[in-house]
Amino acid sequence: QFPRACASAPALRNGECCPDLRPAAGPGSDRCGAASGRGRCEAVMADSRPHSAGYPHDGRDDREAWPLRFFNRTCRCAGNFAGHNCGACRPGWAGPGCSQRALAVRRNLLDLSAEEKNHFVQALDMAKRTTHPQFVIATRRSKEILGEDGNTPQFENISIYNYFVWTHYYSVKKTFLGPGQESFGEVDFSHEGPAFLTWHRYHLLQLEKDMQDMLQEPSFSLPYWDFATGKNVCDVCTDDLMGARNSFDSTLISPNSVFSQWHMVCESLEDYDTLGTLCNSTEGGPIRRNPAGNVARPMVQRLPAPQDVAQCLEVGVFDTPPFYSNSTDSFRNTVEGYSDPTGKYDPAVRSLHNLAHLFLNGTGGQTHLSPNDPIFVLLHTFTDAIFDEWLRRYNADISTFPLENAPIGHNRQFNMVPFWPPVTNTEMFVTAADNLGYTYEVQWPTGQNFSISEIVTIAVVAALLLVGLIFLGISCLIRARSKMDEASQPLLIDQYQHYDEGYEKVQNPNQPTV
Ligand SMILES: O=C1C=c2cc(C(=O)O)[nH]c2=CC1=O
Repeated sequence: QFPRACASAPALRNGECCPDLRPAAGPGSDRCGAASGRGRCEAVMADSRPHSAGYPHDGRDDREAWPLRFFNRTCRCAGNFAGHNCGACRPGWAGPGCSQRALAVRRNLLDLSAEEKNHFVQALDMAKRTTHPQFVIATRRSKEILGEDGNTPQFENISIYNYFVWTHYYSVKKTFLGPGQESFGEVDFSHEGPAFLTWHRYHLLQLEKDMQDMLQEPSFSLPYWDFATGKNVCDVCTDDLMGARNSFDSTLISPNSVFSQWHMVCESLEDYDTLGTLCNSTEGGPIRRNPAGNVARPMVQRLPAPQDVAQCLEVGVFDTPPFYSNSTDSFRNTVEGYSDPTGKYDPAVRSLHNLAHLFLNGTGGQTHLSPNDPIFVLLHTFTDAIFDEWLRRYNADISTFPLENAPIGHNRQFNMVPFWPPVTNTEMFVTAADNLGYTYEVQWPTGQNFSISEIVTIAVVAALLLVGLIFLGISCLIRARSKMDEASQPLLIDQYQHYDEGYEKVQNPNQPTV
């Protein structure tokens, strides 16, 4: 959430997070890379438009008007420069002057070569074990951020992958209302509202950039899991990919996968919510996953089908009032999975993204914990690919992304919590290839897409029809032929008779016939 350089008592007291690009030049002499014209330290712009009435606790949560509870000045970078000290490039740009175009191609994980698959798995594992080079996480709310003595900032180092988990947790956590009071849970800065797609898009972009830097491989890209094949099996749950099922405990990952060794962060929700603390970097239990194993809820024992994706892409309006999980005819609520795939809201339905989460039936199905399972990355790249296709088809029509009165965190110009430097929903509402430096290699299903069983049925019916037509043709021919025969038989006799008669007549026309 915050750069390590800003997790200090003076920076927090001044409310200023404008780190030097070249600290060696002397403290404060190259803030935001100003010496090389890369950026300047400026006032933070934070959305102050009203949110919906669903959040009645204004003033009680650090995430309101993000990030003003912590900092009101930050780096504003010029041109294609970006990052907490303007030392990086905007997505889609590379090179020392950030003047070269860059494009990463996100591909289907199953289409990668064995070597590429292994590289991805190893890269995730490295991210799980590598301390984040720039960011640290707060372990206390802003009121207590300087510790009991008022001079000890309450931040911790965290690994690159666990940072990805923590940011998701922080966006969905409850609002602490005070000791002994129940925390308020009807709040979510990244789900059940218009920001769902933009928030998760930035979340992935951050991880991809962190992994590119970690690997020193600017073209590294996150693959996706096409969870809508209609096959109803986790086809990426194999030991060379996300890990097969453990044969001794069906809710665990096989010991042949590195992910069986992964331990979760942010497990102790009840403690954080009663004590008013935050998740820290301490790891706990293993990832749990039991795909299609929720016998109590048969509806979530299946995965979406290709037609579901085709149908949701027909919903042309981005979002609809009340801009929540009960919106109907909303593309966002449909792909998020609270509506049926045609866009009709139905409280009993779980589709697309939500259905894929719930199908995993374990860590990946619990919002506060789900990114601990690395399938989360793949599930969300596919969801983002659907969003990108929608942006392409409908010319990124943002007119129905509300400027105000959306659930808190979901107004169009709100800075997405808890990303740093501040980034609005609008900035992620753009086609990825032209604006964000990545693209997807996907063959989108059309409305006419059929499953294998449907293709077999259609082929059998077509074959029967053809055989029927051939029989009909043959019987018509036979009947026509026999009619011709019937008609020609008496004619011939007649003809002979007449011929004979005629012959006689011709021979002696005046002679009476005998
Ligand atoms: O991690 C998540 C888990 C989810 C469960 C549902 C649901 O519909 O019940 N939705 C989820 C979203 C997540 O992001």
